[in-house]
Amino acid sequence: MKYVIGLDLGTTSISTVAIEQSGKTLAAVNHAHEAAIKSEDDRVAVQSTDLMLQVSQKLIREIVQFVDCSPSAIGLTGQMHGFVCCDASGFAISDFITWQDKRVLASTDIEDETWLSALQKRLPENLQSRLGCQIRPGYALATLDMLNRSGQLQEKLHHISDITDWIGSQLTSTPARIDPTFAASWGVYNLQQKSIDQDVIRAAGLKPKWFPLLESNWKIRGTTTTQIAREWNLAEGVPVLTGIGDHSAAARATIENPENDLLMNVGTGGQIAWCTKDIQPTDEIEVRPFSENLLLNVGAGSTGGEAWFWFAESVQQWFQEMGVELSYTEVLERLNRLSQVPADINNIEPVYWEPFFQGTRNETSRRASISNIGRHNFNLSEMARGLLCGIVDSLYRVYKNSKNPLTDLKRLIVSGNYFEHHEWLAQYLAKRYRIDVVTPDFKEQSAVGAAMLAGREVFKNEDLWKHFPISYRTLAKSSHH
Ligand SMILES: Nc1ncnc2c1ncn2[C@@H]1O[C@H](COP(=O)(O)OP(=O)(O)O)[C@@H](O)[C@H]1O
Ligand SMILES: O=C(CO)[C@@H](O)[C@H](O)COP(=O)(O)O
Repeated sequence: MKYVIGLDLGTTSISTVAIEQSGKTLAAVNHAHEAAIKSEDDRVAVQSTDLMLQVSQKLIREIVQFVDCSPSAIGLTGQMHGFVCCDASGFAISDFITWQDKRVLASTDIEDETWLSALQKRLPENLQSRLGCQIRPGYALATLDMLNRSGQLQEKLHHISDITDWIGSQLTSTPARIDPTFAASWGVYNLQQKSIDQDVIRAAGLKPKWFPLLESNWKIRGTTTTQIAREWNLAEGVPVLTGIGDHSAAARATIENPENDLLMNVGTGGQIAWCTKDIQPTDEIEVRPFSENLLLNVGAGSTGGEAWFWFAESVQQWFQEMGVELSYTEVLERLNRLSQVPADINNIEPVYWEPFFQGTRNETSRRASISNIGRHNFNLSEMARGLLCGIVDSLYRVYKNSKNPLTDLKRLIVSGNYFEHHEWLAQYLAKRYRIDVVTPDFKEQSAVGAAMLAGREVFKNEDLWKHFPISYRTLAKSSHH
């Protein structure tokens, strides 16, 4: 049997999918990796590269054992913006510094200056139009600059790698690579010239040699080594592709009609995205590379599924303060059930949340607010429901407020594990925004996107892999028809 694997190194979990040459999904597995390393400094967000590697190995071993033969290729995807510092042999000399790291917002020795504001002053004025985005907290360019200027980089730093590149280099023992989607998320990809923007890197005061070679078209970056083959239950010489950013992978796997499809993806983070031909970034919307002819407009960095976990943790703490010990899982599952009670069942007014409790990328000091509290809706089910709706509302609002919405919007595609756990939100979205809501008929959309790239490369002669068919499940119909 011939099949490909997609491996997704997410912020919370790692997923793998196995797709047969015929297009059939053989398996899809998702595991929390628990790689986050606790720090006293709230701004630090780092993960253990060892744990990422171990959980990936475990999942791949499991999937290969399940299918009972080695795959024809492995495609990689994962969380964007972050990086690992590596020495010349590709060995990790730092933890994986993630997109959620906010150390660049700390003050320098100069009054009213943060590492980020100092960097922003040094960068070219037309930055947003050349990169499609501004440099935000968590973007590699900013974090690396902060580490450099605060003397935290090691002498032996040779290059930085995104998380898929680091895993890819471990599997194949090959030099570092980066694709356009990761390079864009680092804040170093020039959209107009389709190349790494060396001027931006120099203006920041960083060394261009620290950045990997750009691989524009997700080719095979190397093949599995003898040692990896033995340890990971793989054959020797399995092709491994250059990685693609998780949001871009999900978009490639789920957008079928670029003129009609609006995509809302919610995992740890959340994004609203649609295709466009022109580069018109705003403070709320980034323009990211997508395909040969199209770009992706993306509203990201305001809120996401993480807010739900935060709420469950808070509720658990309230009970603790009242002397009641409940496990986190118990609280989470209870809240999941409570939130599903329809808001209008007793004509109860909804609670409105603006779930920006951690600030947004754009407005880092913004905070959350809850409004419309009356006598009858100040209870946990309405709070929970209001938060879940608030997360999707704030993403949809970015689209609604954009200057270049789709002229022929036909449906909203929802994807990501958030919707797996709160499928009723589709009814809410359909009613509120008068739009049909569909979801792809497969789980782990980012991993599938990576597997599609792998299949395209190794099953070259098969039409199926040139235009991988996407099937959808209708979750809710607009009442507008
Ligand atoms: N047991 C659960 N109950 C409710 N929501 C969950 C549960 N597990 C995951 N989620 C939702 O899914 C999100 C994580 O999605 P996932 O796709 O795994 O993220 P990532 O790709 O960033 O690792 C969480 O932030 C949460 O909103
Ligand atoms: O959103 C997630 C995971 O859910 C991250 O892994 C993303 O990679 C962060 O990127 P954007 O929110 O900027 O798309």
